[in-house]
Amino acid sequence: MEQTVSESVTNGSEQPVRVGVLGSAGRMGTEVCRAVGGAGDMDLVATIGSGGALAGLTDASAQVVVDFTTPDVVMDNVRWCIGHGIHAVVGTSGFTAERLDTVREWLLDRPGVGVVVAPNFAVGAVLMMEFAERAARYFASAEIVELHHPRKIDAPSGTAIRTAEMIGAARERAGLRPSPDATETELPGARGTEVASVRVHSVRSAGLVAHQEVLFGGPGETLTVRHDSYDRTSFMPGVLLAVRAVLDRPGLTVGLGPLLDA
Ligand SMILES: NC(=O)C1=CN([C@@H]2O[C@H](COP(=O)(O)OP(=O)(O)OC[C@H]3O[C@@H](n4cnc5c(N)ncnc54)[C@H](OP(=O)(O)O)[C@@H]3O)[C@@H](O)[C@H]2O)C=CC1
Ligand SMILES: O=C(O)C1=N[C@H](C(=O)O)C[C@H](O)C1
Repeated sequence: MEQTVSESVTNGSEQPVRVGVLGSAGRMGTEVCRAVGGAGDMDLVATIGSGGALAGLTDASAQVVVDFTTPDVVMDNVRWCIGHGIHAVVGTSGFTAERLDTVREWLLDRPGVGVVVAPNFAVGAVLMMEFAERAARYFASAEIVELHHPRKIDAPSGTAIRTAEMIGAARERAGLRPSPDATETELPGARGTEVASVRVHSVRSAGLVAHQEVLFGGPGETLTVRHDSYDRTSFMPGVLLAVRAVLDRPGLTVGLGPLLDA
C-alpha cells in the first residue's frame, strides 16, 4: 500500500541515522531538532548555532546535517560538510543557479556525498509550484504574491523565486509573450520585482508564517493557486524524508519533488 510522506518512518537500515542540525536555535532549527528527536530511526547527535564550531559535527560522527541558517553562511557550511564527507539537507534560502552549480562542482571530488537543497519542504508548497508550472502555458498573465512573517530577512522568498523560474521557463517553452501590462508610471516597487519575466510581490505581516498565491489570467477568467503554511510543523515530514533519502542519493538534488516521487 502507498505511504504518505509522514507515514514513511524508516531509513531502511538497522541503525538510526546520526543527524546534526545547523541553525538549531532558530525558528526552523528548533522545529527540526524536535522532529529528528521524535523520529524513531534518527539520533540527534549535534546542535550548532551561530558561533558554534562545525567540528562538533565530526566529533559527533554526524552522517547527515540539516541546515536552516542564513543565506550568507550556508555556502560555507555546505562546503565544509561535503569536504568532510557528510550528507547535507539544506532548507536555507538564497540558492541561485550559480550557487547550485558551485555545489555540484564541490561534489565532483566527493562522489559518495549527497546534498538536497529544497526551497520549500512543505508537500503542499511543492505541489503548488508544480501546479503553477503546469498552468503557466495556458494563461497570458502570471504574477506571484508571497506572504511571510515579518522576521524574514530575504525578499522575495526562495519559494517565490523558484516558482517564478518554473513559470518563466514554461512560458518560454510555450512561446508566450510577456504578461500584458500598460503601466507607464509607477512608484518604486508598486509592480513588485521581476524574476524570470514574472512579477513577484512580497508581503510581510505579523500573524503570517509562509504563504504564496500564484495568479494566472486569461480572457474572462483567472486561476489562483494558493498554499499556506500555518505552522512550521508543515515542513517537517519533507525534512525527515530528505534526511532518509539523502543517504542513498549521491550528488545534488534540487527540490523535494524528486524525493516525493521516488
Ligand atoms: N526550505 C524550507 O522549507 C524553509 C526554508 N526556510 C529558510 O530557512 C532559513 C532559516 O529560517 P528561520 O529558521 O526562520 O530563521 P532564524 O533566523 O530563526 O534561524 C536561523 C538560525 O541560524 C543561526 N545561524 C546563523 N549563522 C549560523 C552559523 N554560521 N552556524 C550555525 N547557525 C547559524 C542563527 O543564529 P543567530 O540568531 O544567533 O544569528 C539562527 O538561530 C531561512 O533562509 C528561511 O528562508 C524557512 C522555512 C522553511
Ligand atoms: O523564511 C521563511 O519562513 C521561509 N522561507 C522559505 C523561502 O524563502 O521560500 C520557505 C518558506 O517560504 C518559509
